[in-house]
Amino acid sequence: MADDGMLLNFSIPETGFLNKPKFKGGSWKDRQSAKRAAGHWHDRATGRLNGEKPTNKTTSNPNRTKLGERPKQKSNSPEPERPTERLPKRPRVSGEFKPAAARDNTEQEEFRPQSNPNVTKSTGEKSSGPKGGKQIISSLFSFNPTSTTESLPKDQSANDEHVEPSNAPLSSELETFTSLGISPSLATHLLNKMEMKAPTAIQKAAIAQLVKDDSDAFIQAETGSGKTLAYLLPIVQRLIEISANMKKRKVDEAVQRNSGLFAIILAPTRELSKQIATVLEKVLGCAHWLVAGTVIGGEKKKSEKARLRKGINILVATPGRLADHLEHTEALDVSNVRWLVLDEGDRLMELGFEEEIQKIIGNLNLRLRAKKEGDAAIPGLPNKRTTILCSATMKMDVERLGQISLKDAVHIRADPKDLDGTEVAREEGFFAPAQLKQSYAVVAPKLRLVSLISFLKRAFARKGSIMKAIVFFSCADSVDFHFSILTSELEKFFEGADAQKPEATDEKASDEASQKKAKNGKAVIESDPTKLDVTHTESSLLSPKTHSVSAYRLHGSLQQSLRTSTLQHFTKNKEPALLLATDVASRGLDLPNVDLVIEFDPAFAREDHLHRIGRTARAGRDGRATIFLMPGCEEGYVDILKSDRKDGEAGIHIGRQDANEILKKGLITSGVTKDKNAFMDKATDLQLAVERWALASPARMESARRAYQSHVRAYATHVAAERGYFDIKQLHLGHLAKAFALRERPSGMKVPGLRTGAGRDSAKGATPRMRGATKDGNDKSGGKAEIEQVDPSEDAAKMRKAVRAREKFMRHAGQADEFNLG
Ligand SMILES: Nc1ncnc2c1ncn2[C@@H]1O[C@H](COP(=O)(O)OP(=O)(O)OP(=O)(O)O)[C@@H](O)[C@H]1O
Repeated sequence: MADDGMLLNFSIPETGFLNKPKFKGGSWKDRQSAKRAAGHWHDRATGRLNGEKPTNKTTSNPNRTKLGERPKQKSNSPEPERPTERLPKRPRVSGEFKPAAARDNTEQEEFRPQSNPNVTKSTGEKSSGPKGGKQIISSLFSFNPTSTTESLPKDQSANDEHVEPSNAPLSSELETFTSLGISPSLATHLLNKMEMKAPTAIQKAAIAQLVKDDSDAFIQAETGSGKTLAYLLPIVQRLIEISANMKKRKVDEAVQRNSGLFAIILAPTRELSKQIATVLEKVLGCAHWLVAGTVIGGEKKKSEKARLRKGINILVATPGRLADHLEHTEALDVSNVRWLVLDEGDRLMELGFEEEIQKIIGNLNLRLRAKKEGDAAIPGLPNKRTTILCSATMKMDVERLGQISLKDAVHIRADPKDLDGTEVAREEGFFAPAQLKQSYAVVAPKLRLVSLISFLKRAFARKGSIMKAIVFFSCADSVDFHFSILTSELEKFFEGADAQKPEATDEKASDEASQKKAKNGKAVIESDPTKLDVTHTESSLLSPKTHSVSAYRLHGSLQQSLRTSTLQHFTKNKEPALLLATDVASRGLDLPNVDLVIEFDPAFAREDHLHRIGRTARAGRDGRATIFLMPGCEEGYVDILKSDRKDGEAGIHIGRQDANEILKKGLITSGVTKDKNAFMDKATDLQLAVERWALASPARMESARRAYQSHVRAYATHVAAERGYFDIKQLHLGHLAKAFALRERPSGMKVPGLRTGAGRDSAKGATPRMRGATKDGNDKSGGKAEIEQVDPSEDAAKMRKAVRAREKFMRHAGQADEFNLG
């Protein structure tokens, strides 16, 4: 064609003619897949898939890191690649906050489809993301449920008036151990060696009664009020007197180890038995001729038998093991037993020890009668046996235990007059110590994890303000998962950190990578949630620059020896320390210097709640307790917390905190910031770092999924009376998954060893049942308990029945309130 001199006045665009078409009509999904297909061909045409630099503005900055931004797309990043298209927005809810970092194209819930997010295109390296092709990265601050208690007063625990402690030693000079009938030598020993000057109110009541009277007794008093010494001191005093009498009469030598077994103390767990034995040993420091011993299992029966043969005067035992010895150990002569103590009576019943206790009592009665008919008893030894039942709570099952063990028992409680008038209201029932400052935190499910970390960061920020804290979880898997986060090197997973690189997948390399020498010379061991042998290490996440904070974990799936050594280490640690635990740590344990208890998962029943918070504010010391509740029906539980006193709201102040305050206090550490919402960015960064940390390792992802599933199942098992507050049907499973660092749909989760749930529906009916659990909280198989889950398709009635069956099973199988799931 001849050149006619005409110039065409348009230029060819850089990207060629293949501009992305706009799609209209059809469903959202259709438009989305059409866009994706077009994007694919568009990318091919522009050479992007061949490694050429993208020219399109949308992809020029793929490194948003805050929510709604793209993280730096390093070539070996574990983050799955995301599509570049702007996704359709969900309608904004009026008044909803949009964090600065999220004010571009990806607020609220993003569904990010991609063909296989487990393999990043650039490197082909594996990440541990959800199978099934979808990641849900939702904004932390959008679509959260609103609180129903927002207008109530905030936490005023800091400026609360001083409240007189209700479980402290009595302050009047007239109140001494000797005035109650304790010998001067024992009283001096208590003062000099155990720093105990005066009795507590319950000790005053119990000692006065038990040193002079042989009636059976039921001792009931609040946590941390010194019940252990309330029954130990009178027994030791009586034995000292018998011994002194024998010496005086010169009939015989004083009491010694082979004079016979005079007292048995039964406790529900090995931990508690050991603790009682330790206190007893200390008391016996002034009566060294009396010998104490334990039979609690966990060691060879042969060594226990040998100890029994050598002679023990006061025996601390778990019911199962004692019943066994009574049957099989000839050397165990119980004909001189004149005191039987059943400590933590309600727990003994919950753990299903009724049968063993009946057997033991039957045996003791038989031998006592035989002895009476036979040769003369030790001079001064009472003719009848005194049985003492000891419990902080007065549940139906304690009454039942009373029926089988006590006869014409005296009910021993603290005299209200000794309690400085806090008191009349406390006369009945079971209450928390008056000086304990309680609060509740209303935290939406998505914000739970970041709020917990923030809360702990704040608590441990200043050395000395909180020395020791305990966080309670509903299940062992959740303890493991949170322990591994708190002890991880999370800083590597924040925006811009080098270590967004996926970690070496082979075990040795990853072990080497995670075991580094810290500056202070202490080994920092990033805990692998699947390895149960690491139970304490430094928490770099919680340790401020000025001091280090150690994290510990404790639950029933750990081996007994590990549980014991962990508790010992935590007890002896003089530096700030945090214990993550299930209810295995809630009863009777006397851990020194615990300033703070956090119930991250509320207890399954109010009594358990009181035992948990009773780990702090002991023997007159101060303490704080905070329970995490989710907005909605859970907030109604505050009324139950307040009913801690008879006069309800008027009598008890429970401060309120919300997630925003917790995040601000915990995450904004550098004074004043102009941006009111800076804490949201910080929280988002933290959340994303945890999600990346989890995604970088299959073991962590599995741990997250297990923790999530076990948590949901445990949630379904609150006692019937409180299920209205903890209603599994109201639980937002998707939001909750975020608090377990999960980016996948609950329905798609597959956890080895657990049957696949069907998301929300399955959770409704989730009814775990454990097999192989023993009364000591261990799993017979040595591993973790097996779980049976009710089919999601079962109807509600069937599910409820299954929940009831589980409760019954737990009562009998010895796991009344702990889930060692998965
Ligand atoms: N008279 C006393 N003076 C000072 N401290 C005491 C006194 N009696 C007990 N204590 C201390 O009080 C703490 C709590 O005692 P103990 O464990 O016996 O309480 P408890 O009532 O059994 O609690 P729980 O119901 O939680 O088992 C212990 O640390 C103990 O040493």
